[in-house]
Amino acid sequence: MKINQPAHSVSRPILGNGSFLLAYQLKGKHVLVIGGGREAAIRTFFALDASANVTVVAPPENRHPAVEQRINSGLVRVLDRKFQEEDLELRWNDSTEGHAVDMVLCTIDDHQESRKIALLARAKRIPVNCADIPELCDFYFMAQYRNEELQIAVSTNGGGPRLGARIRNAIVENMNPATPKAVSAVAKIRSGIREISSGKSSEEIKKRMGWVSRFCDTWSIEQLASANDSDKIEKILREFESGRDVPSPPVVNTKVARLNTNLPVFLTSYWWCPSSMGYFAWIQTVFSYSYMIVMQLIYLFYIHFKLLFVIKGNLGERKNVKIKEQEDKRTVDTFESGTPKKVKVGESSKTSSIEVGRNISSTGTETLPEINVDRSTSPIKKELNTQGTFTLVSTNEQASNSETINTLDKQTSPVGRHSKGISTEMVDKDVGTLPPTPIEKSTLTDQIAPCISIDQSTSPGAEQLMDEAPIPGFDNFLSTRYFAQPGMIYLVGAGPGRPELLTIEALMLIKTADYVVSDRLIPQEVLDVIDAEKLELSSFKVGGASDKAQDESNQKCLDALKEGKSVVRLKTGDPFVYGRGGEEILYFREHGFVAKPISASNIPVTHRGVADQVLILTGRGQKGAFPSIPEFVETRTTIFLMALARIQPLIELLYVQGYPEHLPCAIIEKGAWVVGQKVCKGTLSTINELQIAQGIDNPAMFVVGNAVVALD
Ligand SMILES: C[C@@]1(CC(=O)O)C2=NC(=C\c3[nH]c(c(CCC(=O)O)c3CC(=O)O)Cc3[nH]c(c(CC(=O)O)c3CCC(=O)O)/C=C3\N/C(=C\2)[C@@H](CCC(=O)O)[C@]3(C)CC(=O)O)/[C@H]1CCC(=O)O
Ligand SMILES: NC(=O)c1ccc[n+]([C@@H]2O[C@H](COP(=O)([O-])OP(=O)(O)OC[C@H]3O[C@@H](n4cnc5c(N)ncnc54)[C@H](O)[C@@H]3O)[C@@H](O)[C@H]2O)c1
Repeated sequence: MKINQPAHSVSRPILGNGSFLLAYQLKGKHVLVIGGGREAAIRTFFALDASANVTVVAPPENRHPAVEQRINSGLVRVLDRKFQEEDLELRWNDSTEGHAVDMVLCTIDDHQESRKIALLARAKRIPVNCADIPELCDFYFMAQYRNEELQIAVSTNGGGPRLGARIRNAIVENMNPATPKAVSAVAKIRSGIREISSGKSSEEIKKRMGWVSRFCDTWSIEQLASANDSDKIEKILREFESGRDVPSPPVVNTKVARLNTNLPVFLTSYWWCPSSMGYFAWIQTVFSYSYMIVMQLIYLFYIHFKLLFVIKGNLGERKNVKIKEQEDKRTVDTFESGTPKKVKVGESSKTSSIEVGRNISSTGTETLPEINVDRSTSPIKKELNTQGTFTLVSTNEQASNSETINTLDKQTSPVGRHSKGISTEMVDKDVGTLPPTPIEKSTLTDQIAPCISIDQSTSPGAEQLMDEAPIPGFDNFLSTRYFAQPGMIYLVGAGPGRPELLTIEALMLIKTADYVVSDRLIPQEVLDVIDAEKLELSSFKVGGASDKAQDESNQKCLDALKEGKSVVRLKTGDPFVYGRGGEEILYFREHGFVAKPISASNIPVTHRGVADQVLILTGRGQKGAFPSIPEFVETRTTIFLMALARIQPLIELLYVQGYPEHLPCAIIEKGAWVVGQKVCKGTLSTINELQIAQGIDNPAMFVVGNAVVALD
């Protein structure tokens, strides 16, 4: 998206009705928070985070635990009662010297009273925010993020605060993680420069402003972050002091250094930092640059050839693509978009269904020999009572130019039953296995639908359901985001052991990976889903030999990764529950590969040597009772479900049972989702503040124990 024109541009349009966004300085000022609920907890935190003096006015009943905690730890002053008009005259420290009320934050659940408070504050010209009356607010809160000196805030101007929070999350998730450190480094350098050159003459101001601007513009975020170290800051300040220009940026972590680093400047930079970077280090860095450039070129060639191949495939020039005909298929044909295609079905009396690529709107009837292809909808599996020739017409210009048409033999068609599935595998003799193309995706439907279909013997009518309509939303799952990527290893849990209980992601990865390593703990029914030629079974894990078997399967996976294959390590149950998933992540990480767990959790709750047991409790028993809290066991991972609402009282109860304050723990919002999941990690003594600061919300689970940090 285009960034707005600068505000000083004459042609910049004035929109009006916006908020006047400020970074308001509250240090030492006196803030009156009225109310003691969740909103009061949030606003009190923000005020304290800005170093304000806070007085809370709220009856003691049902105050939010976070408000209670601030009161108990003496961070805020409290008046244990309802608001009274004279509270607006309160001074901090009750002395005439102390600040009068500088700001009112009203967060009560009594709308009438709230309105009254807002009007009283306004009459006294004290800026006021009323959580329930936007029109009486002098200022709104924003969805916020803070890390070191960096603060990010998003306003929707009252339009949709929840969406504002999502936008904030998206910004933070997409931000370079080195950004907060970069901001801190710049802050230190800037303040150092202002100490060295404190003059107010316009030349001096211009000189230091220009220097700082060039520094911010020419160093990458990682390079700036790497300067966040007192020795390096000292060195940079000396450059300024001695009248030299901004030094050329250092090379950070040569393996991941980005190409936006100014290479020519670096090559001539030896003069600048001989003491910190010896001659050999300099030579080494130059070499690693050359290596990087060569690798980039090789990669570009590789992409170029792959692209050529895919384009050829999609344009229907499939000369070098061999389509294997499976025994279940009668005819395999290609259909050019825009050109009506005559297809013969019913050559044998058994042939009775037609399947066209992925997407079709079934406007045709069984007797009308015309079907419109529309790739924006879902795959067709159309039953035909008729026999003979009929015409297919593409109505979607954006559709890819070819579709694979399969006519299926109903008697042998596996659709709607357990089966190994049919597969149309495209093999290129010259180039090797094809990357997933749109055409392959359509055939994936063939492979996957049979595996997840419902057993007819227990669900009458299931076959009909599968044949007539696609599974609602199922096409979304057939998205390329689940395709196994080269050089990646996926630790896939096979679940309880029946193929229909595999997750869709597990199935997609098994189907698209180049190589699958499994063991004999996986039931044969599940192994049958894997294409035999890419399946490797490691030795049986029996008593005493399990470590050997583990080493063997690790080695096999590693060898395949080194060959650039996409690898699935298929395991029973869940890889993070007694599945050594955590150990494997560390093993592959050590060897320079990323292992992605396909697990219900993102914490290896039974990581060997750290946790040998896991306990799951409710955070809220019947009528809101706490569960009976188990005693502390160093090697246990304890999980409380739905525990966020009363996290602090729960932590207090854990202390009583001997849980140490420094014990790692995490709060996982939307533990059962992947999209929108937030994970906040800390220790028992810090987690409550952290979760409030990071805006963690219900539903959330609370995970306690050393396993939380096993992979950090
Ligand atoms: C940024 C954030 C700061 C904070 O509160 O900390 C914030 N609201 C947040 C969340 C949130 N608020 C509400 C929901 C429930 C869902 C929903 O209703 O949408 C959620 C979502 C949730 O809780 O997840 C309900 C709600 N909000 C307002 C009213 C009154 C009304 O509109 O009449 C009602 C009751 C509506 C009713 O009665 O139906 C009004 C305001 N809320 C604002 C700020 C200001 C506008 C800021 C902007 O538009 O950008 C403004 C105008 C005044 C102010 O509060 O300063 C915080 C971000 C969360 C984060 O950071 O994670
Ligand atoms: N702006 C927002 O983003 C937002 C978000 C959620 C809710 N709200 C609104 O904010 C208000 C507060 O929400 P909450 O979740 O904190 O509510 P809550 O019910 O948890 O807390 C209300 C608090 O106000 C106290 N209170 C009631 N009357 C009082 C008085 N006269 N003097 C002092 N204290 C008094 C109660 O004792 C309680 O501690 C509600 O009106 C709600 O509609 C606003």
